Amino acid sequence: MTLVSSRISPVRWHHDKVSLIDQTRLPQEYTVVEISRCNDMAEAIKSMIVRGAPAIGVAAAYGMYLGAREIETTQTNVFLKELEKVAQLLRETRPTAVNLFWAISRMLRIAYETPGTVEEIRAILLQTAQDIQAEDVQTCETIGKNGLAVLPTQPHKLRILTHCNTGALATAGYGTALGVIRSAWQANRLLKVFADETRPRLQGAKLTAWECVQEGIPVTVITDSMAAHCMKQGMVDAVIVGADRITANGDTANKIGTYSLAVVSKMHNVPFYVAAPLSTVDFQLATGAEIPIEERDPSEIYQVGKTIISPQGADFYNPAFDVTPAELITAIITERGAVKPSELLGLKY
Ligand SMILES: CSC[C@H]1O[C@H](OP(=O)(O)O)[C@H](O)[C@@H]1O
Repeated sequence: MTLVSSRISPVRWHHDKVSLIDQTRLPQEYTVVEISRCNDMAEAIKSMIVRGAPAIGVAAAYGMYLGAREIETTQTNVFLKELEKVAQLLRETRPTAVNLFWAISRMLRIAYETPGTVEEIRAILLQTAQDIQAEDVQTCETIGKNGLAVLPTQPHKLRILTHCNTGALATAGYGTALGVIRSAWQANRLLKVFADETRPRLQGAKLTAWECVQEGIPVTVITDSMAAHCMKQGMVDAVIVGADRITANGDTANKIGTYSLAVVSKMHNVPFYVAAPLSTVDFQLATGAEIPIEERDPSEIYQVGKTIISPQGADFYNPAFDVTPAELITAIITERGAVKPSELLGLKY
């Protein structure tokens, strides 16, 4: 099945329930999971059926509405107290991507600020989740334009390396870093994409490669350990990655392996860009040292498909993210422009 992958959305409100593309089954199978209860949405975020910082923000927003729908009361104060429990359930799914917390806070705020009956609050919550989703698509398309404007001008057709998946599957549509790559492709400014496979969950090999192939964008999958060699050989003109949480000084938490990519980019004078919406910036944290880093199940390391690749008796360490210090980042590309990390505070609302 060929899709215009830039137009897909991993999360869709459809016939009174949420349809999620099951990203754990791509690229072999394109299957959709239907979610109508908040608990199931929380599980879908935890198990990475839906993943990607902006996408889990959108999923959590709909999760808040699904939870609101399950609260059986007409008393506003009781409703709001129960809604706080829904929010906590969703907050406990994954700790690093601040978009999740940003979306939950926005949904809670609108619930408290909406006068009227419980039914009227429920209606505004659904509308707010839909607004968050629609805004994110627009934001990603703007990030794509802003990124294209700052990419190196030479060579005219660039070879861009990216890490993990930051495309339509990781957002409400179009993508952040992969959105910039899409914009370069559409502007005839891209020769090829190098996609890091991104162990252990292989979002690059599975999801970025799938999005690129669907759209006819030339993509070469490499193992994470090959990136340094490719840059040393002069095969890469720019590196662009996404983010899960950026702090006020520009330090950036992103998929594990991003930090080493930034170090190697610096070593080889390859510009290193982060592309993210402002909903990924946590202005309340001063530096990346404060970012909670998710540790995931060790089986993600020792099990590849059905194959166990390590002996019993070994220990495993599985941090899902690492933090790239601001000084290794050439520019942070947002919907409000591309800035040096030191200028990020100037974008605070
Ligand atoms: C559009 S940024 C997506 C961001 O989220 C990914 O993490 P995960 O796949 O674990 O949700 C990765 O860090 C990407 O850069």
